[in-house]
Parts: sequence; structure tokens; C-alpha cells
Amino acid sequence: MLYQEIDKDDSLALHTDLYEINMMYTYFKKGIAERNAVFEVFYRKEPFGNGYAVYAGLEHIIQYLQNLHFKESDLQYLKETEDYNDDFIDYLRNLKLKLTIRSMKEGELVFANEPILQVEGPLAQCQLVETMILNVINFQTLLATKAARIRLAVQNDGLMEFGSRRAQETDAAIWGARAAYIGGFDSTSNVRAGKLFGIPISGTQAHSLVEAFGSEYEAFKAYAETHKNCVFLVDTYDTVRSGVPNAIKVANEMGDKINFLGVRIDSGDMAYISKQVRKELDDAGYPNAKIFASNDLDEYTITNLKMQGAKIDAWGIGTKYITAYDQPALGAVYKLVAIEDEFHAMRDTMKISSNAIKASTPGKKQVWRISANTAKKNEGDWVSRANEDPRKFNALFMFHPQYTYINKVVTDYTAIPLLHDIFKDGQLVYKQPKLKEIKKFVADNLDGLWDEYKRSLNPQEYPVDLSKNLYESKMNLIQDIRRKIRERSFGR
Ligand SMILES: Nc1ncnc2c1ncn2[C@@H]1O[C@H](COP(=O)(O)OP(=O)(O)OP(=O)(O)O)[C@@H](O)[C@H]1O
Ligand SMILES: O=P(O)(O)OC[C@H]1O[C@H](OP(=O)(O)OP(=O)(O)O)[C@H](O)[C@@H]1O
Ligand SMILES: O=C(O)c1cccnc1
Repeated sequence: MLYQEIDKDDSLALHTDLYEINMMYTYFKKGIAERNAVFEVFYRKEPFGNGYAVYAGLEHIIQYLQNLHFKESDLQYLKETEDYNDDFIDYLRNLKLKLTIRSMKEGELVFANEPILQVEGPLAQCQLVETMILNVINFQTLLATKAARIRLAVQNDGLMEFGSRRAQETDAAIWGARAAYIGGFDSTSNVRAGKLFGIPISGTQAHSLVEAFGSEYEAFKAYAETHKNCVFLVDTYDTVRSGVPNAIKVANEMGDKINFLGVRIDSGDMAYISKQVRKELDDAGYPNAKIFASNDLDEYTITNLKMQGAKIDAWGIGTKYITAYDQPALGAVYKLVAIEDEFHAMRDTMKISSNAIKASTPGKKQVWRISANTAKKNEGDWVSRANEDPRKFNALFMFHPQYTYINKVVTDYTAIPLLHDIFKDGQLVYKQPKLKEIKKFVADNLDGLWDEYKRSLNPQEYPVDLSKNLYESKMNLIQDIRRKIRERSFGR
């Protein structure tokens, strides 16, 4: 079958790894598919050596969950390819979302080893949605974080996202453009992303325009006669000797008929050339014309260019943003933390790796952001069992989950819960903020973070602490699991 033919009847129900459906089948056959389970999403290490990540992806996850159902062609495909019985196929046919989803808000700053999103409900349904949830969060959170790093580097300059042509296919371009805007970009060049999400769109011109007209003067003039706002691309032949003089010539001829916004340079030594170009523009009476720069830029090159005194006012960033060039994966995982037992009681679960202390934390949780009332800055995050509430205490004991001798008592604080109800028993209960509000939320959140955690090189490690209850239940469970292993392996 051709992709176009499938496309008409495509659904995201099958956008999952085969092992998820195979596990669903086992749960179904063994009568535990409807048992209540809790899974949580977290990652283990901040991306790009950053001090935090910017959470993005919830909107796409909501869209996916709202439309989650198997189409007849999906069921037909499973029947043809796998060995499932008809009862299971019927079970999938009638599957209706019953999940309760709690999540941080998009634009929240998130840190390693704390739950970003929590899925509770029938075990089989929890399993089905794992792949898509990770697919979305891993990409969008990674990209929004990269965007925040690039924003930090350009400071208050203009910042345009140019990544579509180098993105890993269409979805990455679109959702990557959205993540860019959330993380701090001003605009995208992708027109569809502008239409879909309301992101401001912007663009200059390509070398093909100059080549098509055969001369810079002809090309700039033609563009100026057909557009009010003009940024001329000046590096096709010789930026300083030909590109900029031609741009100035056309700007002089057109006068008020155009807004001569500036010129873009896309090659060469950007520090040296931008200084020359600035002088040419100033000398010609265009001190307000801006210099736009692009060409494989990222936060490192930008910081270096600024150090060299480059006269660049606006930055266009493509490849190294959209592909998260220096770290292409966030590594977020989805772990079972609690499951209903045969007596209908919830039992904590965990997977112990070779280093037990680094094992994931069991139990259904809440994350609290602890903010000092006087400094109005965060003291750290406090991960508790879901039913604990630090707003009831006058003082909070916070300790490092590994090196417990590193601890402090915090008083006069505000504790804000970060996991919010998004779906309750399959029903959407969350009102999604506008994209602009999400973008502002990121900026406000960054205001609450000490500079030590915000710097892009070797930031301090932000405290993500466990409540005493959670810590003790983790230790007890580790002991319990070890004891059982010892008993079972006795004599071997
Ligand atoms: N002054 C500078 N300091 C540090 N990096 C720079 C400077 N100027 C440009 N760069 C960066 O160096 C890289 C390579 O620049 P180079 O001059 O080779 O590009 P180019 O002239 O456009 O060549 P090509 O046409 O092959 O892209 C780009 O990522 C560019 O952003
Ligand atoms: O360098 P990036 O960060 O990826 O930014 C996007 C790049 O895409 C364009 O180049 P391309 O060679 O595709 O087209 P053009 O030069 O002909 O416009 C543009 O000139 C940028 O250099
Ligand atoms: O508008 C631009 O200048 C642009 C857009 C996409 C890629 N490169 C440049």
C-alpha cells in the first residue's frame, strides 16, 4: 500500500512500539488490563550541560489523547500481522480513554529526576500511550531548552527560527518552531507553523533571488518594488564591496516607499564583516538599519561573536537549533511507579539498577517548587508522595537525596505544586493557555531562578530533594526487594 492510501485512514493509535501492544495483550489475557497503574516521565541528566530544561509538548499530547482510538484499518493491520485473538481486537476497538493525566504546565522549568508528567489508569492504556508521550516530550523539551540557551546568548537581540529545511521531517519542523517560540525565539520562518500556532513569521531573501536577477542591484530593486519591508541579502558576491553598496543604492532610490530594515550576512568572518557593514550603513545615513546574521550559528558561536564585538542585531538560527546538534536526545523515560494488587491496594514499584541509590523513586508523587518569600527565588524542588502537602508546615527540611548530610531547613517559603490535572478519567479538565502566555511563563519562571543555575556553562546543580516519607519508602522498598532476592537465591 502506498503511503498516500494509508494516510487517509491513518491514526496515532498505532504510533506506539509493538512491545506496548504485546504487553497489553498479556495483561488482557491474564485479566489485569484494567488494574490501576501509575507511570511517571522523567529524565536523568540536564541536556546540553544546562542547569534546567524547559518543558514543552503538552499541547501535542493533549491532542493525541483526545483523538486516541483504533480505526478499522488499524485493527485489520494488527489482525494481519500479529497473533492476537478476536476478543483482544474487540477490546482495542472499544477502547475509550480512561486515563488520569497530571502534568507540569508547558513552559515550566524542569529538572533531572523529578516527574514531569504522570499517567494513572488502566494498566493496558498506560502502556499504549508510553511511546507517543516520550516521543513528544523528548523532542519538544529538548528543543525548548536549546531555544532558551540560544536566547540567553543573543541577549535582547532579534531571534528568528530558520530550521525547517534542516529539520528531521515535517513534524519536527512544526513542533520545533513552536518549541523555539516557547523557549525564547521571536519568530519562525515556517509559514504553516505561523498559521497553526499563531507564531509571528518573518523572512528575508535567499541567494536564488540575486542569482535569478543576475545582479544584486536588479534583485534588491525588484524586491523593493514588490515589498514594503526589506532586508537585503548582501553576501552573494562580495558583502562589503558590492552587497551593501547595492542595498544602500536601492534604499536611497526607494526612499519612503520602503522600510529599509537592514541587511543579512550569511558567510565569512561575521565579526570582521559586520563591523565593516555597520560602518557602511552608518556612513550612508542608515544607523537604524539592522544587521542580520545566519550561517550554522548556535549559542557557542553567538557568544564568541559577541565577545569579538560583532555588530549583529538579529540572528537567524536553523540547523544547529532544529537538530539539537550537540545533543540530539533528552533521554526522558516512562516508569511504572505504582500498581494495584489483587486486593485492590496500590503497591509501589521500582526498578533497581546496579547502583541501588541511583534507582528511580517509587510511588505516586507530587513535585513542589519551594520559593523563598523574601528573595523571591527558588530554594529547590521538593518531591513528595502524592498525598503530602508542604503548605501545612512552618519549616521544611530539605536534604540531598544521595548525600543526605547536605541539608537545610527552609522557613518563610511558598510551595507551589507543579503537577496539575490535565485529564480526569479520560476527560480533559485543563484549560490550555495561549502560546504567548506559555512564552511569558518561561520568562517569569527564569526570573525565579538564581543566576548560578541559569548560566549555560557549568551551572550549579539545582536541588531536587525527596520528602522524608518518600525517601524512607524508597529505602524500605530497596531493602525489601534485596531481601526477597537473597531469599530466592539462597544456596546458589
Ligand atoms: N568571527 C567568527 N568567529 C567565530 N566563528 C565564526 C566567525 N565568523 C563566522 N563564524 C562561523 O564559522 C563557521 C564557518 O564559517 P565560514 O566562514 O567557513 O563559512 P562560509 O564562509 O559561509 O563558508 P561556507 O560557504 O562553506 O558556509 C560558521 O558556523 C560561522 O557562523
Ligand atoms: O545556517 P542555518 O543555521 O542552518 O540557517 C539556515 C540557513 O538556511 C539558508 O541557507 P541555504 O544554503 O539553505 O539557502 P540560501 O543560502 O540559498 O538562502 C540560510 O541562508 C541559512 O544559512
Ligand atoms: O528568511 C530567511 O532569511 C531564511 C529563512 C529560512 C532559511 N534561511 C533563511
